[in-house]
Amino acid sequence: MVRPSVTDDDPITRALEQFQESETPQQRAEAKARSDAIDEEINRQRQAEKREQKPIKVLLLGQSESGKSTTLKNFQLIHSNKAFKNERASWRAVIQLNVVRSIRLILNLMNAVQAASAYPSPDSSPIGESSRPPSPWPEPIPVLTPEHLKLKMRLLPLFQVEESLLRRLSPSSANEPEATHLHPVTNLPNPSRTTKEISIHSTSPWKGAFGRLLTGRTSVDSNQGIDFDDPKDPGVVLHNCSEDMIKLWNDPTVRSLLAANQIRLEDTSGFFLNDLERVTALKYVPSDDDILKARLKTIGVSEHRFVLKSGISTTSAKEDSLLTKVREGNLLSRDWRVYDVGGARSLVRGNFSTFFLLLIPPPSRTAAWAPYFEDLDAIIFLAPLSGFDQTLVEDPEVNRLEDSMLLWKSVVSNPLLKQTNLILFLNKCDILKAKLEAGIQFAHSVVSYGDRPNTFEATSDYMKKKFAAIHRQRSPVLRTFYCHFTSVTDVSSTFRILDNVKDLIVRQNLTNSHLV
Ligand SMILES: Nc1nc2c(ncn2[C@@H]2O[C@H](COP(=O)(O)OP(=O)(O)OP(=O)(O)O)[C@@H](O)[C@H]2O)c(=O)[nH]1
Ligand SMILES: [Mg+2]
Repeated sequence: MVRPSVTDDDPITRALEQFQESETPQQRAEAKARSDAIDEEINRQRQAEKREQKPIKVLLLGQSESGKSTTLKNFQLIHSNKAFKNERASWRAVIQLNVVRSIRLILNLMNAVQAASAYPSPDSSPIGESSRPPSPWPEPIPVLTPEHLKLKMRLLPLFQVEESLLRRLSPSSANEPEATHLHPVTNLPNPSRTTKEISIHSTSPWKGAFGRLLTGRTSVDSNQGIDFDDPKDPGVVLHNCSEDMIKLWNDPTVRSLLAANQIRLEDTSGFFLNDLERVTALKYVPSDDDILKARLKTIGVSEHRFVLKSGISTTSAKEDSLLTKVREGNLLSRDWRVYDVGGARSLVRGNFSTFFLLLIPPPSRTAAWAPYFEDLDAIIFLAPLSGFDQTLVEDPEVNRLEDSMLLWKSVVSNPLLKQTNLILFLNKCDILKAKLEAGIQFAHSVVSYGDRPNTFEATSDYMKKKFAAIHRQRSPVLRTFYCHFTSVTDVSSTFRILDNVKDLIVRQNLTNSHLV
Protein backbone atom coordinates (compact mmCIF):
# COMPACT_ATOMS: atom_id res chain seq x y z
CA MET A 1 0.00 0.00 0.00
CA VAL A 2 1.31 3.45 -0.89
CA ARG A 3 0.99 5.84 2.04
CA PRO A 4 0.05 9.36 0.98
CA SER A 5 2.87 11.79 1.60
CA VAL A 6 2.15 14.47 4.17
CA THR A 7 2.32 17.09 1.48
CA ASP A 8 -0.10 15.36 -0.81
CA ASP A 9 -3.11 17.08 0.65
CA ASP A 10 -1.39 20.28 1.63
CA PRO A 11 -2.89 23.05 -0.55
CA ILE A 12 -0.03 25.49 0.15
CA THR A 13 2.62 23.01 -0.95
CA ARG A 14 0.61 22.21 -4.03
CA ALA A 15 0.21 25.87 -4.91
CA LEU A 16 3.93 26.50 -4.37
CA GLU A 17 4.85 23.59 -6.62
CA GLN A 18 2.61 24.92 -9.38
CA PHE A 19 4.00 28.41 -8.87
CA GLN A 20 7.64 27.22 -8.97
CA GLU A 21 6.99 25.23 -12.14
CA SER A 22 5.70 28.39 -13.86
CA GLU A 23 8.62 30.60 -12.59
CA THR A 24 11.31 31.84 -14.98
CA PRO A 25 14.98 31.60 -13.85
CA GLN A 26 15.09 35.39 -13.51
CA GLN A 27 12.01 35.41 -11.28
CA ARG A 28 13.57 32.69 -9.17
CA ALA A 29 16.79 34.72 -8.79
CA GLU A 30 14.78 37.80 -7.78
CA ALA A 31 12.79 35.77 -5.24
CA LYS A 32 16.02 34.42 -3.77
CA ALA A 33 17.49 37.91 -3.49
CA ARG A 34 14.33 39.10 -1.71
CA SER A 35 14.44 36.11 0.64
CA ASP A 36 18.15 36.72 1.39
CA ALA A 37 17.42 40.37 2.11
CA ILE A 38 14.66 39.37 4.52
CA ASP A 39 16.99 36.89 6.26
CA GLU A 40 19.63 39.58 6.52
CA GLU A 41 17.17 42.02 8.04
CA ILE A 42 16.00 39.42 10.57
CA ASN A 43 19.63 38.75 11.51
CA ARG A 44 20.31 42.45 11.84
CA GLN A 45 17.31 42.85 14.13
CA ARG A 46 18.38 39.87 16.22
CA GLN A 47 21.85 41.33 16.63
CA ALA A 48 20.36 44.68 17.59
CA GLU A 49 18.06 42.98 20.09
CA LYS A 50 21.01 41.14 21.54
CA ARG A 51 22.90 44.41 21.89
CA GLU A 52 20.00 46.13 23.55
CA GLN A 53 19.38 43.21 25.85
CA LYS A 54 22.97 42.92 26.95
CA PRO A 55 22.91 42.33 30.70
CA ILE A 56 23.79 45.14 33.04
CA LYS A 57 27.06 44.35 34.76
CA VAL A 58 27.93 45.66 38.20
CA LEU A 59 31.09 44.87 40.12
CA LEU A 60 31.30 45.21 43.89
CA LEU A 61 34.71 46.39 45.06
CA GLY A 62 36.37 47.38 48.30
CA GLN A 63 38.77 46.05 50.93
CA SER A 64 37.94 42.92 52.91
CA GLU A 65 34.99 43.39 55.30
CA SER A 66 33.88 46.55 53.51
CA GLY A 67 30.38 45.14 52.93
CA LYS A 68 30.46 43.82 49.34
CA SER A 69 28.76 40.49 50.05
CA THR A 70 26.26 42.25 52.31
CA THR A 71 25.38 44.61 49.44
CA LEU A 72 24.94 41.55 47.24
CA LYS A 73 22.52 40.11 49.84
CA ASN A 74 20.51 43.34 49.54
CA PHE A 75 20.32 42.83 45.76
CA GLN A 76 19.09 39.30 46.45
CA LEU A 77 16.39 40.67 48.76
CA ILE A 78 15.30 43.22 46.15
CA HIS A 79 15.11 40.46 43.59
CA SER A 80 13.01 38.15 45.74
CA ASN A 81 11.54 38.43 49.20
CA LYS A 82 12.13 34.69 49.55
CA ALA A 83 15.83 35.28 48.85
CA PHE A 84 17.32 33.08 51.56
CA LYS A 85 14.56 30.50 51.77
CA ASN A 86 16.72 27.49 50.98
CA GLU A 87 19.84 28.79 52.63
CA ARG A 88 18.72 29.46 56.18
CA ALA A 89 20.19 26.21 57.52
CA SER A 90 23.62 27.14 56.17
CA TRP A 91 23.40 30.75 57.36
CA ARG A 92 22.38 29.44 60.79
CA ALA A 93 25.66 27.50 60.81
CA VAL A 94 27.64 30.61 59.81
CA ILE A 95 26.01 32.59 62.63
CA GLN A 96 26.80 29.81 65.10
CA LEU A 97 30.42 30.00 63.95
CA ASN A 98 30.42 33.77 64.34
CA VAL A 99 29.20 33.34 67.95
CA VAL A 100 31.88 30.77 68.74
CA ARG A 101 34.55 33.07 67.23
CA SER A 102 33.58 35.97 69.47
CA ILE A 103 33.63 33.71 72.54
CA ARG A 104 36.98 32.29 71.48
CA LEU A 105 38.45 35.78 71.31
CA ILE A 106 37.38 36.44 74.91
CA LEU A 107 38.76 33.09 76.09
CA ASN A 108 42.08 33.83 74.33
CA LEU A 109 42.27 37.12 76.20
CA MET A 110 41.66 35.30 79.47
CA ASN A 111 44.47 32.87 78.63
CA ALA A 112 46.76 35.81 77.98
CA VAL A 113 45.91 37.32 81.38
CA GLN A 114 46.57 34.01 83.05
CA ALA A 115 49.93 33.75 81.31
CA ALA A 116 50.86 37.34 82.22
CA SER A 117 49.94 36.92 85.89
CA ALA A 118 51.98 33.69 86.09
CA TYR A 119 55.11 35.89 86.03
CA PRO A 120 56.02 37.40 89.40
CA SER A 121 56.16 41.18 89.51
CA PRO A 122 59.68 42.74 89.23
CA ASP A 123 59.73 43.69 92.93
CA SER A 124 59.33 40.11 94.09
CA SER A 125 61.30 38.46 91.31
CA PRO A 126 64.73 37.32 92.41
CA ILE A 127 66.08 37.59 88.86
CA GLY A 128 64.57 40.99 88.20
CA GLU A 129 62.84 42.81 85.35
CA SER A 130 64.65 41.14 82.43
CA SER A 131 62.91 37.76 82.90
CA ARG A 132 59.48 39.27 82.54
CA PRO A 133 57.93 39.78 79.09
CA PRO A 134 56.59 43.27 78.47
CA SER A 135 53.02 43.46 79.73
CA PRO A 136 50.29 45.02 77.63
CA TRP A 137 48.09 45.27 80.68
CA PRO A 138 47.58 48.34 82.75
CA GLU A 139 48.94 47.52 86.18
CA PRO A 140 47.49 45.86 88.13
CA ILE A 141 46.67 42.99 85.75
CA PRO A 142 42.91 42.24 85.92
CA VAL A 143 42.28 39.36 88.32
CA LEU A 144 40.52 36.23 87.10
CA THR A 145 38.70 34.38 89.86
CA PRO A 146 38.31 30.56 90.11
CA GLU A 147 34.75 31.14 88.88
CA HIS A 148 36.14 32.65 85.64
CA LEU A 149 38.36 29.62 85.15
CA LYS A 150 35.44 27.24 85.71
CA LEU A 151 33.39 29.22 83.20
CA LYS A 152 36.21 28.88 80.71
CA MET A 153 36.33 25.11 81.19
CA ARG A 154 32.57 24.78 80.75
CA LEU A 155 32.81 26.57 77.39
CA LEU A 156 35.45 24.23 75.94
CA PRO A 157 32.89 22.07 74.04
CA LEU A 158 32.32 25.10 71.81
CA PHE A 159 35.63 24.45 70.09
CA GLN A 160 34.49 21.01 68.94
CA VAL A 161 31.38 22.69 67.56
CA GLU A 162 33.62 25.11 65.68
CA GLU A 163 35.65 22.31 64.12
CA SER A 164 32.58 20.40 63.06
CA LEU A 165 30.86 23.47 61.61
CA LEU A 166 33.98 24.38 59.66
CA ARG A 167 34.28 20.86 58.29
CA ARG A 168 30.68 20.85 57.15
CA LEU A 169 30.71 24.32 55.66
CA SER A 170 34.08 24.53 53.99
CA PRO A 171 36.01 21.28 53.71
CA SER A 172 38.16 22.76 50.96
CA SER A 173 39.15 25.95 52.78
CA ALA A 174 40.29 24.22 55.95
CA ASN A 175 43.94 24.86 55.11
CA GLU A 176 43.59 28.51 54.28
CA PRO A 177 46.26 30.33 56.32
CA GLU A 178 43.98 33.17 57.28
CA ALA A 179 43.99 35.22 60.44
CA THR A 180 40.78 36.05 62.20
CA HIS A 181 38.50 38.84 61.14
CA LEU A 182 38.19 39.71 64.79
CA HIS A 183 40.40 42.40 66.23
CA PRO A 184 43.87 40.85 66.21
CA VAL A 185 45.20 40.53 69.74
CA THR A 186 48.73 41.31 68.66
CA ASN A 187 50.00 43.16 71.70
CA LEU A 188 49.46 40.31 74.12
CA PRO A 189 52.21 38.15 75.58
CA ASN A 190 50.87 35.11 73.70
CA PRO A 191 49.17 36.59 70.71
CA SER A 192 46.73 34.06 69.37
CA ARG A 193 46.60 33.72 65.61
CA THR A 194 44.73 30.46 65.84
CA THR A 195 41.30 31.80 65.05
CA LYS A 196 41.07 31.25 61.33
CA GLU A 197 38.31 33.16 59.70
CA ILE A 198 35.77 31.10 57.87
CA SER A 199 35.99 31.74 54.20
CA ILE A 200 34.10 30.25 51.33
CA HIS A 201 35.46 29.99 47.85
CA SER A 202 33.04 31.26 45.26
CA THR A 203 32.99 27.89 43.54
CA SER A 204 32.13 25.97 46.72
CA PRO A 205 28.50 24.78 46.98
CA TRP A 206 28.47 25.64 50.69
CA LYS A 207 24.86 26.75 50.72
CA GLY A 208 23.87 23.17 50.00
CA ALA A 209 26.10 21.76 52.74
CA PHE A 210 23.29 21.47 55.23
CA GLY A 211 20.44 21.06 52.78
CA ARG A 212 22.02 17.91 51.37
CA LEU A 213 22.41 16.36 54.78
CA LEU A 214 18.78 16.95 55.51
CA THR A 215 17.16 15.23 52.59
CA GLY A 216 14.69 12.56 53.54
CA ARG A 217 14.46 13.37 57.23
CA THR A 218 10.99 13.72 58.58
CA SER A 219 11.96 16.19 61.32
CA VAL A 220 13.15 18.78 58.83
CA ASP A 221 11.33 22.10 58.97
CA SER A 222 10.15 22.07 55.38
CA ASN A 223 10.04 25.87 55.16
CA GLN A 224 13.57 26.51 56.32
CA GLY A 225 15.37 23.25 55.62
CA ILE A 226 16.62 23.01 59.21
CA ASP A 227 16.63 19.67 60.98
CA PHE A 228 16.06 20.60 64.61
CA ASP A 229 16.12 16.94 65.71
CA ASP A 230 19.50 16.15 64.21
CA PRO A 231 21.45 14.71 67.18
CA LYS A 232 24.64 16.22 65.70
CA ASP A 233 23.08 19.67 65.39
CA PRO A 234 25.70 22.09 66.78
CA GLY A 235 22.75 24.13 68.01
CA VAL A 236 22.32 21.68 70.90
CA VAL A 237 25.81 22.34 72.33
CA LEU A 238 25.41 26.08 71.76
CA HIS A 239 22.07 25.97 73.54
CA ASN A 240 23.60 24.11 76.48
CA CYS A 241 26.42 26.68 76.72
CA SER A 242 24.08 29.62 76.27
CA GLU A 243 23.81 30.66 79.91
CA ASP A 244 27.58 30.50 80.40
CA MET A 245 28.21 32.52 77.23
CA ILE A 246 25.79 35.20 78.43
CA LYS A 247 27.51 35.20 81.83
CA LEU A 248 30.92 35.57 80.18
CA TRP A 249 29.85 38.43 77.89
CA ASN A 250 28.21 40.35 80.78
CA ASP A 251 31.10 39.83 83.18
CA PRO A 252 32.64 43.18 84.32
CA THR A 253 36.21 41.77 84.40
CA VAL A 254 35.82 40.49 80.84
CA ARG A 255 34.52 43.89 79.77
CA SER A 256 37.48 45.62 81.35
CA LEU A 257 39.87 43.16 79.68
CA LEU A 258 38.35 44.03 76.31
CA ALA A 259 38.45 47.75 77.05
CA ALA A 260 42.09 47.54 78.17
CA ASN A 261 42.89 46.08 74.75
CA GLN A 262 40.72 48.61 72.94
CA ILE A 263 38.55 45.83 71.56
CA ARG A 264 34.95 46.81 70.85
CA LEU A 265 33.52 43.41 70.02
CA GLU A 266 30.14 45.00 69.27
CA ASP A 267 31.72 46.74 66.24
CA THR A 268 33.29 43.62 64.80
CA SER A 269 31.87 41.60 61.94
CA GLY A 270 29.52 38.78 62.79
CA PHE A 271 28.73 40.09 66.27
CA PHE A 272 25.78 38.30 67.88
CA LEU A 273 26.71 38.34 71.59
CA ASN A 274 23.90 40.78 72.41
CA ASP A 275 21.43 38.27 70.90
CA LEU A 276 22.75 35.11 72.54
CA GLU A 277 19.47 33.98 74.04
CA ARG A 278 17.71 34.26 70.69
CA VAL A 279 20.39 32.84 68.38
CA THR A 280 21.15 29.87 70.66
CA ALA A 281 17.47 28.90 71.08
CA LEU A 282 16.92 25.30 70.00
CA LYS A 283 14.48 26.32 67.26
CA TYR A 284 16.43 29.36 66.10
CA VAL A 285 15.85 30.30 62.47
CA PRO A 286 17.94 33.25 61.20
CA SER A 287 15.98 36.29 60.09
CA ASP A 288 16.95 38.29 56.99
CA ASP A 289 18.58 40.85 59.30
CA ASP A 290 20.66 38.12 60.96
CA ILE A 291 21.80 36.86 57.56
CA LEU A 292 22.90 40.37 56.61
CA LYS A 293 24.90 40.62 59.82
CA ALA A 294 26.53 37.19 59.45
CA ARG A 295 30.17 37.26 58.44
CA LEU A 296 31.54 34.92 55.80
CA LYS A 297 34.66 35.94 53.96
CA THR A 298 34.63 35.60 50.16
CA ILE A 299 37.48 34.13 48.17
CA GLY A 300 37.56 34.41 44.40
CA VAL A 301 34.84 35.93 42.30
CA SER A 302 31.23 34.91 41.90
CA GLU A 303 28.59 36.00 39.43
CA HIS A 304 24.98 36.48 40.52
CA ARG A 305 22.18 36.83 37.97
CA PHE A 306 18.94 38.65 38.55
CA VAL A 307 16.11 40.05 36.52
CA LEU A 308 15.45 43.43 38.08
CA LYS A 309 12.80 45.95 37.22
CA SER A 310 13.66 49.61 37.01
CA GLY A 311 10.99 52.26 37.33
CA ILE A 312 12.54 55.32 35.73
CA SER A 313 10.96 58.46 37.11
CA THR A 314 9.99 61.08 34.56
CA THR A 315 11.02 64.57 35.41
CA SER A 316 11.69 66.12 32.01
CA ALA A 317 10.50 65.93 28.44
CA LYS A 318 13.68 64.08 27.52
CA GLU A 319 13.08 61.51 30.22
CA ASP A 320 9.45 61.16 29.13
CA SER A 321 10.65 60.09 25.73
CA LEU A 322 13.16 57.77 27.37
CA LEU A 323 10.38 56.15 29.37
CA THR A 324 8.29 55.65 26.24
CA LYS A 325 11.21 54.07 24.46
CA VAL A 326 11.96 51.90 27.44
CA ARG A 327 8.36 50.73 27.61
CA GLU A 328 8.10 50.22 23.87
CA GLY A 329 11.28 48.23 23.93
CA ASN A 330 9.98 46.32 26.96
CA LEU A 331 13.21 47.10 28.78
CA LEU A 332 11.84 47.85 32.21
CA SER A 333 12.94 44.37 33.26
CA ARG A 334 16.62 43.89 32.66
CA ASP A 335 19.08 41.09 33.21
CA TRP A 336 21.63 42.00 35.80
CA ARG A 337 24.95 40.39 36.60
CA VAL A 338 26.39 41.37 39.94
CA TYR A 339 29.97 40.29 40.66
CA ASP A 340 31.15 39.80 44.21
CA VAL A 341 34.89 39.43 44.73
CA GLY A 342 37.00 38.62 47.75
CA GLY A 343 38.60 41.84 48.95
CA ALA A 344 41.33 40.35 51.12
CA ARG A 345 44.91 40.74 50.12
CA SER A 346 47.20 37.83 50.18
CA LEU A 347 48.95 37.51 53.51
CA VAL A 348 52.22 37.98 51.68
CA ARG A 349 52.68 41.71 51.97
CA GLY A 350 52.31 43.62 48.75
CA ASN A 351 50.82 40.63 47.00
CA PHE A 352 47.25 41.56 46.20
CA SER A 353 44.69 39.01 45.28
CA THR A 354 41.36 39.27 43.54
CA PHE A 355 40.87 42.99 43.76
CA PHE A 356 44.00 43.94 41.93
CA LEU A 357 43.43 41.57 39.06
CA LEU A 358 41.01 44.21 37.92
CA LEU A 359 43.71 46.78 37.67
CA ILE A 360 46.05 44.72 35.51
CA PRO A 361 45.53 45.60 31.86
CA PRO A 362 44.71 42.82 29.43
CA PRO A 363 46.25 40.66 28.04
CA SER A 364 48.31 40.16 31.23
CA ARG A 365 45.08 39.66 33.14
CA THR A 366 44.17 36.02 32.85
CA ALA A 367 41.68 35.29 30.12
CA ALA A 368 39.38 33.53 32.58
CA TRP A 369 38.70 36.84 34.31
CA ALA A 370 37.97 38.82 31.21
CA PRO A 371 34.22 38.13 30.96
CA TYR A 372 33.70 39.53 34.45
CA PHE A 373 35.34 42.84 33.83
CA GLU A 374 34.63 43.70 30.22
CA ASP A 375 31.75 46.08 29.53
CA LEU A 376 31.11 46.90 33.14
CA ASP A 377 28.22 49.32 33.59
CA ALA A 378 29.15 50.29 37.12
CA ILE A 379 31.39 49.61 40.05
CA ILE A 380 29.92 49.99 43.50
CA PHE A 381 32.93 50.80 45.62
CA LEU A 382 32.53 50.27 49.36
CA ALA A 383 34.68 52.24 51.79
CA PRO A 384 33.84 51.55 55.44
CA LEU A 385 34.19 54.83 57.34
CA SER A 386 34.15 53.00 60.66
CA GLY A 387 37.65 51.68 59.95
CA PHE A 388 39.27 55.02 60.80
CA ASP A 389 40.83 53.60 63.98
CA GLN A 390 41.53 50.08 62.70
CA THR A 391 44.26 48.39 60.73
CA LEU A 392 44.00 45.68 58.10
CA VAL A 393 43.92 42.09 59.30
CA GLU A 394 46.27 41.27 56.42
CA ASP A 395 48.72 44.02 57.34
CA PRO A 396 48.51 45.46 60.86
CA GLU A 397 50.58 48.46 59.81
CA VAL A 398 48.03 49.78 57.33
CA ASN A 399 45.15 51.94 58.52
CA ARG A 400 41.86 50.74 57.03
CA LEU A 401 40.52 54.11 56.02
CA GLU A 402 43.79 55.07 54.41
CA ASP A 403 43.80 51.75 52.55
CA SER A 404 40.28 52.43 51.26
CA MET A 405 41.38 55.82 49.96
CA LEU A 406 44.36 54.28 48.16
CA LEU A 407 42.15 51.65 46.55
CA TRP A 408 39.66 54.34 45.53
CA LYS A 409 42.49 56.32 44.00
CA SER A 410 43.67 53.36 41.93
CA VAL A 411 40.15 52.59 40.71
CA VAL A 412 39.33 56.21 39.89
CA SER A 413 42.56 56.81 37.99
CA ASN A 414 42.51 53.52 36.08
CA PRO A 415 42.20 54.31 32.35
CA LEU A 416 40.59 50.91 31.71
CA LEU A 417 37.67 51.97 33.89
CA LYS A 418 37.18 55.46 32.55
CA GLN A 419 33.86 54.54 30.89
CA THR A 420 32.55 52.83 34.01
CA ASN A 421 30.22 54.60 36.41
CA LEU A 422 31.76 54.67 39.86
CA ILE A 423 29.33 54.72 42.76
CA LEU A 424 30.87 55.19 46.17
CA PHE A 425 29.23 53.76 49.29
CA LEU A 426 30.72 55.33 52.40
CA ASN A 427 29.64 52.36 54.46
CA LYS A 428 29.30 51.25 58.08
CA CYS A 429 27.95 54.66 59.07
CA ASP A 430 26.09 53.04 61.98
CA ILE A 431 29.38 51.80 63.45
CA LEU A 432 31.04 55.18 62.85
CA LYS A 433 28.21 56.85 64.81
CA ALA A 434 28.48 54.32 67.66
CA LYS A 435 32.24 54.80 67.91
CA LEU A 436 32.01 58.59 68.00
CA GLU A 437 29.21 58.45 70.58
CA ALA A 438 31.42 56.15 72.69
CA GLY A 439 33.97 59.00 72.75
CA ILE A 440 36.52 57.63 70.29
CA GLN A 441 38.24 60.64 68.77
CA PHE A 442 38.32 60.71 64.96
CA ALA A 443 41.27 63.13 64.97
CA HIS A 444 43.45 60.70 66.94
CA SER A 445 43.59 58.47 63.87
CA VAL A 446 42.95 61.00 61.10
CA VAL A 447 45.38 63.68 62.18
CA SER A 448 44.47 66.06 59.35
CA TYR A 449 40.97 66.29 60.84
CA GLY A 450 42.37 68.69 63.45
CA ASP A 451 40.01 70.17 65.99
CA ARG A 452 36.79 69.83 63.99
CA PRO A 453 33.80 68.48 65.95
CA ASN A 454 33.81 64.78 66.79
CA THR A 455 30.32 64.26 65.32
CA PHE A 456 28.98 61.97 62.64
CA GLU A 457 27.86 64.88 60.43
CA ALA A 458 31.24 66.60 60.53
CA THR A 459 33.42 63.49 60.16
CA SER A 460 31.35 61.90 57.37
CA ASP A 461 31.20 65.17 55.46
CA TYR A 462 34.96 65.57 55.82
CA MET A 463 35.57 62.08 54.42
CA LYS A 464 33.11 62.58 51.57
CA LYS A 465 35.05 65.69 50.52
CA LYS A 466 38.33 63.72 50.64
CA PHE A 467 36.96 60.98 48.38
CA ALA A 468 35.38 63.59 46.07
CA ALA A 469 38.71 65.42 45.75
CA ILE A 470 40.47 62.20 44.71
CA HIS A 471 37.70 61.61 42.18
CA ARG A 472 38.03 65.12 40.78
CA GLN A 473 41.83 65.14 40.62
CA ARG A 474 42.54 61.56 39.52
CA SER A 475 39.80 60.63 37.08
CA PRO A 476 41.14 60.48 33.48
CA VAL A 477 37.81 61.90 32.22
CA LEU A 478 35.25 64.26 33.68
CA ARG A 479 32.74 62.09 35.56
CA THR A 480 29.92 62.65 37.99
CA PHE A 481 30.74 61.82 41.61
CA TYR A 482 28.03 59.50 42.92
CA CYS A 483 28.24 58.97 46.66
CA HIS A 484 25.94 57.56 49.35
CA PHE A 485 26.29 57.23 53.11
CA THR A 486 25.26 53.65 53.81
CA SER A 487 24.80 51.05 56.50
CA VAL A 488 24.21 48.08 54.26
CA THR A 489 23.10 45.86 57.15
CA ASP A 490 20.01 48.08 57.32
CA VAL A 491 17.62 46.59 54.77
CA SER A 492 15.15 49.45 54.38
CA SER A 493 17.62 52.33 53.92
CA THR A 494 19.75 50.18 51.60
CA PHE A 495 16.65 49.25 49.58
CA ARG A 496 16.01 52.94 48.87
CA ILE A 497 19.61 53.64 47.95
CA LEU A 498 19.90 50.61 45.67
CA ASP A 499 16.66 51.58 43.99
CA ASN A 500 18.23 54.93 43.05
CA VAL A 501 21.45 53.27 42.00
CA LYS A 502 19.57 50.76 39.83
CA ASP A 503 17.72 53.51 37.99
CA LEU A 504 20.89 55.49 37.49
CA ILE A 505 22.74 52.51 36.05
CA VAL A 506 19.86 51.55 33.72
CA ARG A 507 19.57 55.14 32.52
CA GLN A 508 23.32 55.30 31.76
CA ASN A 509 23.18 51.93 30.08
CA LEU A 510 20.39 53.11 27.78
CA THR A 511 22.25 56.29 27.01
CA ASN A 512 25.35 54.30 26.11
CA SER A 513 23.29 51.97 23.89
CA HIS A 514 22.12 55.11 22.04
CA LEU A 515 18.53 54.39 22.97
CA VAL A 516 18.16 57.94 24.18
N1 LIG B 1 27.08 47.28 61.41
C1 LIG B 1 27.37 47.13 60.11
N2 LIG B 1 27.93 45.99 59.70
C2 LIG B 1 28.20 45.88 58.39
C3 LIG B 1 27.91 46.88 57.45
N3 LIG B 1 28.29 46.45 56.22
C4 LIG B 1 28.77 45.21 56.39
N4 LIG B 1 28.72 44.86 57.69
C5 LIG B 1 29.16 43.61 58.30
O1 LIG B 1 30.55 43.51 58.07
C6 LIG B 1 30.91 42.16 57.83
C7 LIG B 1 31.70 42.09 56.55
O2 LIG B 1 30.85 42.35 55.45
P1 LIG B 1 31.00 41.54 54.09
O3 LIG B 1 29.86 41.98 53.23
O4 LIG B 1 31.15 40.10 54.37
O5 LIG B 1 32.37 42.13 53.58
P2 LIG B 1 33.11 41.84 52.18
O6 LIG B 1 33.45 43.17 51.62
O7 LIG B 1 32.29 40.94 51.34
O8 LIG B 1 34.43 41.12 52.67
P3 LIG B 1 35.34 40.03 51.87
O9 LIG B 1 34.44 38.93 51.43
O10 LIG B 1 36.36 39.60 52.87
O11 LIG B 1 35.99 40.77 50.73
C8 LIG B 1 29.62 41.35 57.84
O12 LIG B 1 29.49 40.74 59.10
C9 LIG B 1 28.54 42.39 57.65
O13 LIG B 1 27.34 42.04 58.30
C10 LIG B 1 27.33 48.10 57.93
O14 LIG B 1 27.07 49.04 57.19
N5 LIG B 1 27.08 48.15 59.27
MG1 LIG C 1 32.56 39.02 50.67
